[in-house]
Amino acid sequence: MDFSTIRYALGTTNAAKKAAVQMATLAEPICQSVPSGVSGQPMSEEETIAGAINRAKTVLAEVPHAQIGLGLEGGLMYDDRYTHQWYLISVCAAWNGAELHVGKGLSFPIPNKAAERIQKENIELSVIIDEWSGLTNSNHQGGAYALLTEDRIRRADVFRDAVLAALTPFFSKLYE
Ligand SMILES: O=P(O)(O)OP(=O)(O)OP(=O)(O)OC[C@H]1O[C@@H](n2cnc3c(O)ncnc32)[C@H](O)[C@@H]1O
Repeated sequence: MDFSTIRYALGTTNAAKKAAVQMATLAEPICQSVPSGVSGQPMSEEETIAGAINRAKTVLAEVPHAQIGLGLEGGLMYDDRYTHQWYLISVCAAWNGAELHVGKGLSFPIPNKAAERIQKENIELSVIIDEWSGLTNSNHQGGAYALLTEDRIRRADVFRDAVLAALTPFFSKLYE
């Protein structure tokens, strides 16, 4: 499979997300910021997926010379069944105007106190990760994943896997 032959439009200019698409496809995406249509801080898997899909569809409509629109969305979800724990999830939606696929990257537990502050203070995760790490714009860099794993996993790595998962059905004959 050669992912690099396609022109991609990516619905953000976020550096970590752009790097993820570059790593996954070996192509240079056309980056354009578009609204996610969901809250700035999605608090469920459903909302996170919806944001990714909205971005993918909007950016393909706005960049008509692209062939696939990519929407990358980060969000939080709570597992109220087994672990009573909040998780950070990273989702990619891919849309070619006819077919939609969604890939989900690593889901990673985040300290519940972060999610509690997000709700109580009405702030976004990046504010807390910036505060804890001493960085600015941590969400354009290694992100929460890098802080929590002491740089073993970075945000771009997680989105790279989500992008590969969303794109593979377009390229592999095994899905026909
Ligand atoms: O520029 P865009 O593409 O909007 O990217 P974003 O990082 O601001 O926005 P997302 O919609 O992907 O994520 C929702 C919120 O969660 C934050 N977030 C998600 N993953 C994060 C991470 O790994 N580290 C820090 N903040 C993160 C993010 O900064 C937002 O405030």
